[in-house]
Amino acid sequence: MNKRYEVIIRNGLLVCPEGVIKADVAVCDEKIVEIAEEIAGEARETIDAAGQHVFPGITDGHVHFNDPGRTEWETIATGSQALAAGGGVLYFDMPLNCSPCTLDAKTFNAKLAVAQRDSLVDYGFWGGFTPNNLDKLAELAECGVIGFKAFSCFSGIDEFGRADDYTALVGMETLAKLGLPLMVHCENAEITSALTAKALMHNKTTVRDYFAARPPITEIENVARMISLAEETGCKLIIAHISTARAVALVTEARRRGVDVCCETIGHYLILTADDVEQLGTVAKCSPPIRDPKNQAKMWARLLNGEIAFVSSDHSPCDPKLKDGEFLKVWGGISACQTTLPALLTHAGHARKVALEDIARLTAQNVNEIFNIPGKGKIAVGYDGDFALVDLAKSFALQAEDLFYKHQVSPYVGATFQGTVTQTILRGTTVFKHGRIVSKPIGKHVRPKF
Ligand SMILES: NC(=O)N[C@H]1NC(=O)NC1=O
Ligand SMILES: [Zn+2]
Ligand SMILES: [Zn+2]
Repeated sequence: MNKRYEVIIRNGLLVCPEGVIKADVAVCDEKIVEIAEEIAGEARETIDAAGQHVFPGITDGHVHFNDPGRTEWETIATGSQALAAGGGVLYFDMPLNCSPCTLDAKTFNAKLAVAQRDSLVDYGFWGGFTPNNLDKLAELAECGVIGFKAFSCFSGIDEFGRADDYTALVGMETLAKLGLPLMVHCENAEITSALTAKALMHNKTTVRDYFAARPPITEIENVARMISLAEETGCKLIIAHISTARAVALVTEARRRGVDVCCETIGHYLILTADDVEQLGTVAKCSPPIRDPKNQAKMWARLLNGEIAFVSSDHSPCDPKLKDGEFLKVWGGISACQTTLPALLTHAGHARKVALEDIARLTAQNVNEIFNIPGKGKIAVGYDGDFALVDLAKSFALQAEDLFYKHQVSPYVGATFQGTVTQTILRGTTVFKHGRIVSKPIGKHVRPKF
């Protein structure tokens, strides 16, 4: 008798860790149960993926969905839909810019309740790491946070205090014992705040003035400092949204001598340049700022050399009114969680001939391995039935109305991408298909395995 499955995806090109294979894949009870050239048997739902690539659904390690409390900027409902439209099945939400910030069990549970109600796709949470909540790190670990997030410089949110060196040192000692990683936004606070104050005093508020107020050395210096503290304490360290090739080099050197450190970068540091930001305006303002093309070429070289562990979106939207004004003064943050996979398919796969399995590693597999998330991030038997179906032959020019964000703004509006996500499948259920959200929220909380 023929076997019966819940879902079979037939005839697709599966992007597996070992390479791309033409095969069928079957899902039962939310998990991949079989991968074979031709799966005999029937399914409740058969998906014909002929001509399409089947990627593992992507995991975005770094988003700010701002829910609860700043839902006029973004929400878990809209953010998770946008992620799904870009092939995403899982995200790790930052402990700011929601309000209250995620700084203890109570604020964690408030966010969890929203996600349980509204999240289309799966989710994990970052805990906050500030001078005021060092006594809550263990309680957040109990809640199941995937790691902790700290800022070396002003975070943009008054309630989320920056981690001074003392806080970083003693907090890292605690995290080393808890066995959870610390991600740090690395920009030297003293230099960025002094240069910013000086620029403001002289009314220098253009895009170039903003770049000058946050030069590469602020990142490089702070990455070196955080590596020293991690080396001393044994805390696992992840550098957030690394933007300079010199800082990546520091991470690589430290890892080679045995420090438990790695780095994340963001699509926009690989795709946009300082000149683009000048053209685009405040929609492309972020911190650290987007750098020059020479640095970007070196970033690509290091990415392709395996020195950057994963690529996230740092989706950090705001009310568009907050982008209206002088460059130096407006909100820093870019909306991007819907475009990470198409952007990498275009700029890595298409333009630089990066292997598709390497793109899958950078967007799905590595981040789940780093955070010890079981059963997520690759197409393999026993893993969740999470897929992004992609038509690599189909290009599209991003229109504002394609965006599922709360506010339909992005620096990529008008940009052309090579590779269209046609369908996103979360644990066997199609959540996005041909431009539409086709499921109610079914996201589940994921937590690291110890
Ligand atoms: N608070 C916040 O989201 N900040 C983010 N925005 C940005 O551009 N960089 C960040 O760290
Ligand atoms: Zn940051
Ligand atoms: Zn961020």
